Amino acid sequence: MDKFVVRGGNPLLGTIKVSGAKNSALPCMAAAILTEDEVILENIPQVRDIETERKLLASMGAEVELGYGRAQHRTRIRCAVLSDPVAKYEIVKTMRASSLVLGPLVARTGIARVAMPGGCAIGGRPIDLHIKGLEAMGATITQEHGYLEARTDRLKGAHIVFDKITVTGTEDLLMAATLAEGETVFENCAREPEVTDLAALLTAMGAKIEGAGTGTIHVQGVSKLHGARHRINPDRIEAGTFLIAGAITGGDLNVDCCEPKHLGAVISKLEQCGVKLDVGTDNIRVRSGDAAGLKASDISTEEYPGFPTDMQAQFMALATQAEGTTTVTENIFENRFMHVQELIRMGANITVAGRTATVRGKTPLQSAAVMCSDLRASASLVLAALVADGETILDRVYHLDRGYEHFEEKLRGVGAQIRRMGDVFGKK
Ligand SMILES: CC(=O)N[C@H]1[C@@H](OP(=O)(O)OP(=O)(O)OC[C@H]2O[C@@H](n3ccc(=O)[nH]c3=O)[C@H](O)[C@@H]2O)O[C@H](CO)[C@@H](O)[C@@H]1O
Ligand SMILES: C=C(OP(=O)(O)O)C(=O)O
Repeated sequence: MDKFVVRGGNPLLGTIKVSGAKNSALPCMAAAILTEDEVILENIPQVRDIETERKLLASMGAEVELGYGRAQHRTRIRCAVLSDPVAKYEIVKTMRASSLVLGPLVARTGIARVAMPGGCAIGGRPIDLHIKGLEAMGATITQEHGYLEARTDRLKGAHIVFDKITVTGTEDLLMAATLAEGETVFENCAREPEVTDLAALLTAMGAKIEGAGTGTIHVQGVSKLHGARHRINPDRIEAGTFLIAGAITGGDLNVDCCEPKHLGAVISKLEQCGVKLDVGTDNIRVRSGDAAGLKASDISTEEYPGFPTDMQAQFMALATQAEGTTTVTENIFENRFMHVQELIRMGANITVAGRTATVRGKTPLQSAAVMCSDLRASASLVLAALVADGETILDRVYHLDRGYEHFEEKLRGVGAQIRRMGDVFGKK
């Protein structure tokens, strides 16, 4: 099992490039199920979840080529025949986003069997809203031996009000609605840029969608979709993680190839913490110069455009280095504080009561052996290790490999002392 060894103390200097967003790429790959034609996606990140999705689609009979010719970040998918419309547990268990194939599969083939995703480190993560929505569109759903089976002759348009805002729930049902008969109106939708990115691909495939990126989406179903080519948005969470890496190390870092418009809440919070940012059209320069100037500022996670839950753990690492008391309230997932105990092992002063963590700073961090528990918790521990005194060893970095492309190589390129020990990702 791979580990990272990180020696703290270096300010990060130079330019670091942001990859495509895994959370856009995953639904866009699933959208290829909706057509017999070829879908070409550009700016696909080379991360483990994308390889898992490739396996998932291939196991159903799709032809999927990840990176071809010299275009390492391009993917070609053709779902001409879906001989086995089943998402098997062996694949689903390693990636929560597998539930994204449920809607497109039942819409295209009239039948889908998808293994129920289990709970994960950050919370229970039910998919009841996906099921409820598909039932409202006329699908019959049964559950047996850990699998959901959805069947329909053809989905029908419906009026669906989400009880709770759900990102992949909005994406899953949006895909299903594109091939349904008649109009579907969704209310209380997720407004995340990843939903808008997916809607742009679906529109390029011939879908009739209005309102993506707002709380209400209208879809006029069509009988067939065609192939398309689409470029995936930059990863706003990777970009935010690098901004914090620059700020926490007192560096001068140009975070390039990002979309600052998607980072409003993160930018404004970092500025409230005293971080100096120069925001360009597709880059942000973080110029802290002196990490000693960081001040505490509270965060509370919310759906987009609020402060993202996927940046909470990384922000907590920064809060350990800010002067004063920071409260961090996690409103989206019930158990997303797994990084706290590990940060405490490194010398942080953090207490947790219910959904709120209180961080008292600034505390010097020391190296330790720590354990990654989920994707963003892993990033938080790397950030802490970059300013810790001595050599930190992070175990279970396979969590991080799910969603960050060549993380250690990118950080090394701007002066971090970080190396991987164990089997090299992708060569096992
Ligand atoms: C692949 C992907 O895009 N993952 C992102 C997506 O996850 P994901 O789409 O799984 O997260 P959701 O937006 O669905 O979850 C939000 C909340 O709704 C609850 N819920 C969700 C669905 C449902 O059927 N029933 C239900 O109760 C969840 O338990 C959670 O408390 O959005 C999250 C919230 O921004 C991010 O942290 C994840 O990185
Ligand atoms: C929680 C995340 O991903 P997933 O929904 O795939 O678990 C994430 O990207 O931070």
